[in-house]
Amino acid sequence: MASDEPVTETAAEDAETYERRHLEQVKRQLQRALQTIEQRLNDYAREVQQQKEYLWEGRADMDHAEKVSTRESIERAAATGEAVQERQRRLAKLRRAPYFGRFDFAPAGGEGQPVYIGIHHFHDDDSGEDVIHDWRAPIASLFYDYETGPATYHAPEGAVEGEVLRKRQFRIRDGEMAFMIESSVNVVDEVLQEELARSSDEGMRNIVATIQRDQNAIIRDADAPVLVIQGVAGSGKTSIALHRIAFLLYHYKESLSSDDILILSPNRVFSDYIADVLPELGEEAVHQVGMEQLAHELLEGEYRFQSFFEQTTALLERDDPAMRERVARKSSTEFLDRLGEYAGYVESRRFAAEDIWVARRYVPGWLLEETFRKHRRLGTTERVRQVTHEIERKIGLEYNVDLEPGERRELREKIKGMVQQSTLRETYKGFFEWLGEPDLFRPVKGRLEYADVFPLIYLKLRLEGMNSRWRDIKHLIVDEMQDYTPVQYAVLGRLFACNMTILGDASQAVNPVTASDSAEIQRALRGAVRVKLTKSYRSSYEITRFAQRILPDPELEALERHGEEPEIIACRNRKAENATLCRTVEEFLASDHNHLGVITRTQRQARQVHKALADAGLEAQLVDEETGTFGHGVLICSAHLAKGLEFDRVVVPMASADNYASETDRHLLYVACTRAMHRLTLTHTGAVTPLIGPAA
Ligand SMILES: Nc1ncnc2c1ncn2[C@@H]1O[C@H](COP(=O)(O)OP(=O)(O)OP(=O)(O)O)[C@@H](O)[C@H]1O
Repeated sequence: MASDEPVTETAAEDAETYERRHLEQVKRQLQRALQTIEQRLNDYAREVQQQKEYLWEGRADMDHAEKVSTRESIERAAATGEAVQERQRRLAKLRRAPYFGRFDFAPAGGEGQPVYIGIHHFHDDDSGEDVIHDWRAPIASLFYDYETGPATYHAPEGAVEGEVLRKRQFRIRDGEMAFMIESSVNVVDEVLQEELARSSDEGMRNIVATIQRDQNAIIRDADAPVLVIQGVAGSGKTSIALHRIAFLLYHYKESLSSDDILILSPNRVFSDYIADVLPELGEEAVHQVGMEQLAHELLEGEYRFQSFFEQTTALLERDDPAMRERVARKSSTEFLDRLGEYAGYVESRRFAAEDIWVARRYVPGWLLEETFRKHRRLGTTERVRQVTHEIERKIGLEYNVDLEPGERRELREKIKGMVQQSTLRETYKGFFEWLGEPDLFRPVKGRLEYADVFPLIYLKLRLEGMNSRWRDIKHLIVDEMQDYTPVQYAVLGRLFACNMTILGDASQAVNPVTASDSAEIQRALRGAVRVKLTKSYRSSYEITRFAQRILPDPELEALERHGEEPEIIACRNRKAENATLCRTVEEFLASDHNHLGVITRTQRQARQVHKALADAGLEAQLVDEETGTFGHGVLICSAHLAKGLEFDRVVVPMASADNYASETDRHLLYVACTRAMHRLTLTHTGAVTPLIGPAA
């Protein structure tokens, strides 16, 4: 029978023997805590049941107050029961993997104490010890930030200085220790290498055990109001943003809940891909919304418009220089500046103020104008009502008279008559006339081009203000920041007066016509702080080097995790190329990899590839704008929709000179190749694309 005495490390035994004994002890402690919880849950269930019976049986004799009080006590017991259940879930998870790291820290002048770090905190009531520390606790930052030697962490009471005496890392699965590493270096490479070499999961996984120092600094930055993260492909931007949410929810637990956080997500398949990270970290999932949905809501469903996906597809598949020019113009900072000027111009002419008489009292035009200006955040009807109300109050104060209902009506009509009425659409159309370029506005059969949607919303915000269900959001996350225009950032800045984490990679703009870089975003959002991540984790060294031949970035650091060289397979004709693709799929199906991505330049090509595989009897999921799940197996998608995703193996078909030719294509090819973790294959007929530069 195992002893319940605390285990202590003896000089005679080796570290691993000690850690195995310690693990068994922690598992016993967790088991006891779980039994206590089970007991408490049974007690709560019994209490709720008894109260319900009491209420039911005694309802005829109870007065109203007594019934209310009994119901309240049932609700209280049920709520406490739910909180206890949540704790039970956390402890059960800990029992499978209690911790992943340990370090011994000696505060200045004190003795070294072991600190174990896990995904959740665990306090053992029997021994009164903090057995496991949450990875987000202030002391846990030592694990990520320091090797052995002098170290400091920031507790709520101030900086704590001392020394890290030893550091160990563990992999514990299903309660068993798979390995332990005694390490003196910062989150040792070996464990990271192991993590990265694994096959992909059903969705994005948490990285708590191997967060790197530069990543940790971003995750724990609780002060920056707007943090703009520019990071190379696979540098962990999305992972970091999600871990940062988990950190902020922990750090500000009294004032921030998951309901206060919103992720602006590029598409539905990406939303699904990242959906499990926060629940894995013990937090509730947060709201996610796409730009189009946000636009629909803000325009109250009054306008029909093209989607971003349709715009990108049209830019890639149609040869229409005029459309390209329209989209490019509306994506420039200069366009935002001119739109801002125009909004000021419309606002200044919106109200033709004049002196008036009401109830034989004089009201000067300047007062009406000033009051009207003050309420620019309200819609027109509400604004007129508010101005009428304030002027009436001022008349009361100045002349000591109360207006009769008829006089009030007359005042309102006069004020309303001063407002230059036109619809939002007319006002927006007027902008292009004001610019002297009416051809820049081209709705098709009443449907707006996507490039017009956010400029229109910007005008609405400036001229009428807006009510949004998201107005109470306290933290906004914007992923794939390069895909949004300065106008979109201006809209976000006005709509969300809250902290933001914005992340992306200018090299991955699948639509360079509309791309923004971190400097432009910093200009559009006041108080923004920029940080950079240059180390790439996703792909093997060989794949990362290969992607650098397509789009070099002198700052990028490829991680030394080696794998097979990417293959470029020349095929005689399309039929032979399809046969090669089918062979690759079959090879993948026989491997222990979980995800194969076949990534094409356009959506039309994705459909062609899907058909070729279907004709060969091979099953694959074709991803389009509506796809809401990231399933496993073979996924076929365009580079646009592959952004943010990753696959064990990627095939890029049609990598020929005529298919990948332009600068836009260069970015698409780069996105496609950087989705691969372990293997990459390109196939082509005719000459291979010249966008792949020479090997270094
Ligand atoms: N510190 C880390 N430890 C383990 N894995 C990591 C770490 N950092 C990143 N990764 C892994 O690298 C991969 C890329 O991460 P992520 O998708 O967050 O990067 P990204 O910068 O958003 O990529 P992209 O812009 O190319 O879509 C993921 O598999 C992630 O788990």
